[in-house]
Amino acid sequence: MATSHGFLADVTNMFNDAAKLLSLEEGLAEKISVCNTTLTTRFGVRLRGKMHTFEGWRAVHSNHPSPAKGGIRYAPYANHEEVEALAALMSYKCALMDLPFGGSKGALKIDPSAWAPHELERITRRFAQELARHDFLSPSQNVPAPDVGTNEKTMIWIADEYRRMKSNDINANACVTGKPIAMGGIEGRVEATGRGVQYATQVFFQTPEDIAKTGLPADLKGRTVIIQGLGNVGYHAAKFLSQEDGCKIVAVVERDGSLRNPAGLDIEALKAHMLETGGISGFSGGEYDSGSALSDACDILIPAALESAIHDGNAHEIKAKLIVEAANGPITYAANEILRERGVVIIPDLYANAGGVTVSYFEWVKNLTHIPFGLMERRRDEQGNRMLARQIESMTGHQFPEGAESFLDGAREIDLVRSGLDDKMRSAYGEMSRLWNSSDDIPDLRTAAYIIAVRRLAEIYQALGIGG
Ligand SMILES: NC(=O)c1ccc[n+]([C@@H]2O[C@H](COP(=O)([O-])OP(=O)(O)OC[C@H]3O[C@@H](n4cnc5c(N)ncnc54)[C@H](O)[C@@H]3O)[C@@H](O)[C@H]2O)c1
Repeated sequence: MATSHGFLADVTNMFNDAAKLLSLEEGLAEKISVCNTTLTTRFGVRLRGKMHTFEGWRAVHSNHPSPAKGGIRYAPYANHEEVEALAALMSYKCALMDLPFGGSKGALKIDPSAWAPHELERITRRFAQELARHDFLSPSQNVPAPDVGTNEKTMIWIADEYRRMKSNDINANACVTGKPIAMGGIEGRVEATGRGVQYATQVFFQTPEDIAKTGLPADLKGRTVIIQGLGNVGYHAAKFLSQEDGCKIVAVVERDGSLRNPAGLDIEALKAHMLETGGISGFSGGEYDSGSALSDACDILIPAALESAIHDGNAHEIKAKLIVEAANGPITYAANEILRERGVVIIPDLYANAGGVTVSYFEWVKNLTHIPFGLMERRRDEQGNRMLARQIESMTGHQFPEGAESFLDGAREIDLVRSGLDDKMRSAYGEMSRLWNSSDDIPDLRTAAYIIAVRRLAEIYQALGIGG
């Protein structure tokens, strides 16, 4: 299994490659790249008749702007360095997507499958108390979301614990995103990261100068795809790309091996099999083996599991022409160089998996305004005009031309979320692509993404008087 060894150094190296192309004042690049604060907490929970000690972290890479935003991961391999690397990626991601958040990430060193739901609830509530007690959880300072090993349930336990602790905070529910709909969540958050991966892939295939660099046909329909990790992100990306864009998912790589089907795997059926059996082996709709299909022939490779999956030991063997980084940090710095030299185009994590935090932003705004999107829609009917369009405008910065709002008549919350996400993904891609194509000094989309992010962060630090 990939480890997080060197992950933080890889993120810093990628940052430095971009920062050196900008003329930043001395010391500012370092200030931006280092992690501000990391809380380490160890707490006890009495379970199964004995006291168990759990170790967790919450890193705030940057709290300019505030709140800091980023997921919480439950994994047995979680560690301090990994959390800081992931928090740094969150700062750059939010800056690239022009979201008003700093970057944060948290983790608990735990195998969630080893505990029953009621036990996980008690552990999570204790973790939430520790985070809140140290100001690493609050709607205005630090807002977690789901990541590997956590989900809507984890988020609502955290929100509920926080509400009990801060019963006079009317915005308490906005202390986490990714909540169930009935508890202040937003339609489309569960699918959002995979949906964003789909939109990122679509817009890439609609950009002729970029698609030309891969040598792939300009049509997304019929492209062969390999997905690593059929969890929340990988499953939704695979589902949407196969069902809506006509891609063929020719292989899935999971922790227990690989499944191949040259005619395309039935993703819904495979996911149902995984939920029932806990793995991909024994699925009748494909050929299983215990090895890895990561370097099989395909057009598009989507790593959606863990960091450092593609490293200098296997980067030479990758046959895909395009890699869409659905996971955070799935390609090491060394592998990135090898792939770039081999002409493989990479849509970087900062951008490709930003759908989750973008829709989290919509949820946070919805919680803070206390106005459900549907109510906005009715107000438009009563008061005349543009209420719904204004809400999208304020969320995304998109300006509707006069008259364009009429297509949103009768829009449901999910439509609003998807169109807002699509808009954000398109505008960020346009910026990255234009920059990449504007200069030979910018070797790839990743460097372009980092340049945009670092520039924005530098502006914030300079405006604050920190550096310049
Ligand atoms: N959930 C989100 O909204 C979100 C947002 C942005 C980025 N991400 C990133 O996407 C990645 C996946 O997150 P997720 O939320 O889908 O997690 P998840 O836990 O739902 O899914 C991870 C999947 O990867 C599989 N996996 C684990 N080890 C593997 C291995 N060695 N080889 C192949 N497969 C393996 C697991 O079995 C699981 O199916 C992570 O890097 C995460 O940080 C997630």
